[in-house]
Amino acid sequence: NITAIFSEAREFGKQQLKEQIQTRLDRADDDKDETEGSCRQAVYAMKPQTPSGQEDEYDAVEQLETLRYLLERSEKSLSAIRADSEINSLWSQAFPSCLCSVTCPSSETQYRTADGTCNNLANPCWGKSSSPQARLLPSKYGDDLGLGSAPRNATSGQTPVELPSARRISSALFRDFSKKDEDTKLSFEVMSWGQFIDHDMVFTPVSKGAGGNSIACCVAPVNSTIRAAVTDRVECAAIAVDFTTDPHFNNTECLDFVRSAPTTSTDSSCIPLGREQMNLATSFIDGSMVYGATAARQLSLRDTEKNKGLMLVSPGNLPPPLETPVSCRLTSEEGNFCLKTGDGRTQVVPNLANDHVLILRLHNLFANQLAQRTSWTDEKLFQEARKMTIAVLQQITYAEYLPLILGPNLMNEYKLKVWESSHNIYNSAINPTVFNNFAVAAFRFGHSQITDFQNNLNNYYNHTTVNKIEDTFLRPIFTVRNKGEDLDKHARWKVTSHSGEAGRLFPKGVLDLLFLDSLGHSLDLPAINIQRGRDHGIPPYVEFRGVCGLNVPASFSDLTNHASANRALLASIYGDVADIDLFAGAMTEEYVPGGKVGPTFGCLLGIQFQALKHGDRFWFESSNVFNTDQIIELKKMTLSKVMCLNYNMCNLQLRAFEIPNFINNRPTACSNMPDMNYDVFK
Ligand code: HEM
Ligand SMILES: [Ca+2]
Repeated sequence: NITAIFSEAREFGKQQLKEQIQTRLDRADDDKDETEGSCRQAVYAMKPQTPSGQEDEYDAVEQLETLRYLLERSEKSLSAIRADSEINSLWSQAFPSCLCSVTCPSSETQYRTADGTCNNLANPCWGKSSSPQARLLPSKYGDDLGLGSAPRNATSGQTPVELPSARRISSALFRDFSKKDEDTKLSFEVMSWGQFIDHDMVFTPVSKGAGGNSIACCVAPVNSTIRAAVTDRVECAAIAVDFTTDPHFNNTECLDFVRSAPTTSTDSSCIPLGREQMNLATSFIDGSMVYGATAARQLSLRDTEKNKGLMLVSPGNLPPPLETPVSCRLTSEEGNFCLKTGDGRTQVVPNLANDHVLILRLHNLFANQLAQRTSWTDEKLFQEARKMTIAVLQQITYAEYLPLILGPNLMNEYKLKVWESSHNIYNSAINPTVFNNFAVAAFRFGHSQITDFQNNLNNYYNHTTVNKIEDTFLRPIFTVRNKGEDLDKHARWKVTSHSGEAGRLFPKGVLDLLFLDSLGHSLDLPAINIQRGRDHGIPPYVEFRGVCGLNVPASFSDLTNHASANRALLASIYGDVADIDLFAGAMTEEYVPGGKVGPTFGCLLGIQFQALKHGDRFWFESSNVFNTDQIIELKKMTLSKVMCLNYNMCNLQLRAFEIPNFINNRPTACSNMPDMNYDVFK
């Protein structure tokens, strides 16, 4: 009797959720943000941006547990359950919020919403913030039912064994500081911009403890200083460390890792397929990391009093201070404060905060220019300046950044080139929602471009202040001191120094020393990337080769996009080619021609950036967004010009993503770079 089983399942789901909430309450003391090692979560897993953040998570827990019970008791398969009309109707009564309930205004809106809704008028939730990430391939988790209660954790062969630890893989594959090199051509700003626009497209929240605090997954037992994994918390998937052989960590068995908060995604059946992950950002490149991804956040960032369409600033033209600062690393220097922007991760490293300030200032520059020329309302000025700023973000990303990463062939293949295409770019059949594989693996390729430093170059371009990256993590003082006086110097350093060489090797600053705290605890970023892929149930590398139309290797010798040394390394780590994690397999491929990623990530990035362009009704080149005269003016806003306008640079090369040289990327006076004619925007 299905009705009876369903009501048992429903009770079971409620009970499981209750227990999970109770555990979080019981462990509240372990989870205080001030506790050692919890810094990472305190900032990276920002307290829910929306009040509903935690409710969505709880709803998903309840749904997944209900489904688990149904699967176990009804002896039906998931597809049979999903096709069962009786269960379907019981399900939608029990969980009514399963479908997109947004209704859009009847007349076509002129401006983007803050949360991305109604970009696609037929599918108003496509690309919106606080919705599930999309899947290119079905999930592959470690639990028997495949619903995601355990991360992918076992090999695929006849007799599965545990996959190698993410830290072990990282040490064996990504670590060789003696060989780690700089990119000969690309400037550090390439890395920085990648991080900045990543935060425009995706922010995956992790589960949180009671009161929104971070969950501690590594704790030293009584009578020991060696931290070990907490085993009885479902939110944890700590990374195992063998401290007897680890090249760096000699006093812990455990690197903290909280699982991404579960959510569920549904089609017309309403019954989920399994655990999914949330995106708190809007998928579109729409400056949500600057403007906020909800209407409330956006409003709280605006200065509506001056009637000029401005964003709020604090002295020095910096973002305003965050009301609830992240205290765990905020040192007590006078004038220190955390920056409030559209995204919670702004203070992670100085290079990121630097780009945030740049674009915030650009918005205010545009707003002031428009205010001088028109008698528009604050609202209209804000929206028009925002629209122009977003156009600049899209243009810099597609015209300047992506060609250096993907090379000319993929730019063509995925129709990513700007200024050449027709006006019919928008295709309402394309769903722009960010793919899980993109967020958790493909676009993290940029982590290999990080370097060990976050330096400043003085006004005369002749003296560099050296800051080791591990001293700057989560330390806004590097950005805000003396009203932001170092911003210009940091920007100069970013465009004149080299980024790391993309590929297999990572710098010590993030491989051993990520978020180093005063107790000496730190994390490993590429290991986290691998673990996060498993947490999200991302299928192995070889399966993505398949969707990309590349050869699907059946043995290590089939890894034709790998150099033989990398092939041998992978074979020494993984027993079977089918087990290789997506991040590990794709990061070690040889570059596509003219690019900085291999064919697998090239394809996954190509698919995503194509969807973000052709699935965006407000794409800056589309008809009805800007007219031809306006596009001609916007085209002048190269990253170099934007930096000139907002930082004191004097002169810099025309292509900021490439190291200056005197042959074809000469340092040029800012005044020699054409400025926009704002009159055409009246
Ligand atoms: C110094 C620079 C950077 C630092 C310290 C940093 C650090 C981090 C950390 C700690 C995470 C969260 C990891 C997790 O818990 O799963 C993360 C996520 C991510 N990073 Fe970076 N990162 C940097 C630069 C970059 C760059 C250059 C790119 C791309 C070009 C990038 C792309 C991403 C992406 C796509 C995510 C996933 C975001 C999400 O789903 O919420 N990062 N990064
Ligand atoms: Ca966005």
